[in-house]
Amino acid sequence: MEAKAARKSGAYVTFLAGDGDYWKGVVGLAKGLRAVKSAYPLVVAVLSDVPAAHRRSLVDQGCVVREIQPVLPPDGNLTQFARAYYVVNYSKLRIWEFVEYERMVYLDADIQVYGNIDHLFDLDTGRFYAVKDCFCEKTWGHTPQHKIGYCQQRPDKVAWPEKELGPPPPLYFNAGMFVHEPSLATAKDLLDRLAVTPPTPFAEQDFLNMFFRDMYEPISSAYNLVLPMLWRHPENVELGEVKVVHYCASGAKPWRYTGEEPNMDREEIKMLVKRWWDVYNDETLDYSYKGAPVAGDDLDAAFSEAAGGIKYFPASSAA
Ligand SMILES: O=c1ccn([C@@H]2O[C@H](COP(=O)(O)OP(=O)(O)O)[C@@H](O)[C@H]2O)c(=O)[nH]1
Ligand SMILES: OC[C@H]1O[C@H](O[C@@H]2[C@@H](O)[C@H](O)[C@@H](O)[C@H](O)[C@@H]2O)[C@H](O)[C@@H](O)[C@H]1O
Ligand SMILES: [Mn+2]
Repeated sequence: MEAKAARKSGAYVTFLAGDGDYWKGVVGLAKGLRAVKSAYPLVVAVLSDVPAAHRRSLVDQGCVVREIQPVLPPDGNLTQFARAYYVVNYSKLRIWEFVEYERMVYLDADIQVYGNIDHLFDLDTGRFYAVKDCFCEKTWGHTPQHKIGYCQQRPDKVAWPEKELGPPPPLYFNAGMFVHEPSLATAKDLLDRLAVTPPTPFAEQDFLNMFFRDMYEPISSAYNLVLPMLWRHPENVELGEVKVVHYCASGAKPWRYTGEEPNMDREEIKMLVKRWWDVYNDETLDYSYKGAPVAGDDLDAAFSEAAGGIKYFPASSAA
């Protein structure tokens, strides 16, 4: 199906922090979006600790690199996150300040797109679109739903005990992929609300679920296959229809995959990791492969901006 021309102001956006190897995820994502002929650019929100060499690799792949200020939760016991580094993920909230775009589709750097999803930019405005998460991994061990074996993916399997625990938890989305509308007013509301919200185990994902609870609109898991679904709810997965794969399970990051962690020896996982590498290594998907950069698309100028030459700190980010 021919990709439709891009709306004047839509973009995919991802987030990159630190000097580790997540930049490879961003390069893979940039090439994957090219492989499915997406009509939209990929913006990368980077923290200041992302090295120049990594930023250069992203610019060389046609990414628009924007440096952002970090966002930290209010002082609290910062060690209580499901994974220690989750505290860095609060900085994802800066993407609401990218108001040069009227619509953005956020994708984690450990996500790959295998089918064109540009039509998400045309969804009705005023709703927050994302895919329901799964509560079955042990990272959810701290929650009542995990303790009783309840999961929103299969609410019929273990019924929620309303009498003992009151109403079931509201629908909860995975924050590795979502469709949003940048707005300085929303960005300010997010930061103001965060300032009075104690940190929780799933960091900004918990916070976004609280903030957008009344606007949340679940969309098909084809747009964000959270890998644990393969062994927790295989009946809910039609792999042939999956457009977006989220390599979020422990040991699933393709660029550091060893196959040793639990479930990582599954045939589907091996196939999806190979598929990620096939895109990453495909030179015909390199931005430069199309010959010289598009006229006026000066890589050096773009790089000097990406390297912090032009900092992206709109007035609202005084917080
Ligand atoms: O050291 C890090 C950790 C996280 N991230 C970014 O934060 C996102 C969320 O972290 P991760 O995907 O590891 O969380 P998971 O989805 O596995 O819970 C990543 O995809 C990256 O975009 C990053 O850039 N550097
Ligand atoms: O900072 C919190 C993170 O929480 C989410 O990851 C979790 C969640 O998906 C669990 O359900 C899985 O069990 C777990 O493996 C996975 O790490 C988002 O993917 C990520 O972008 C980020 O928001
Ligand atoms: Mn992720």
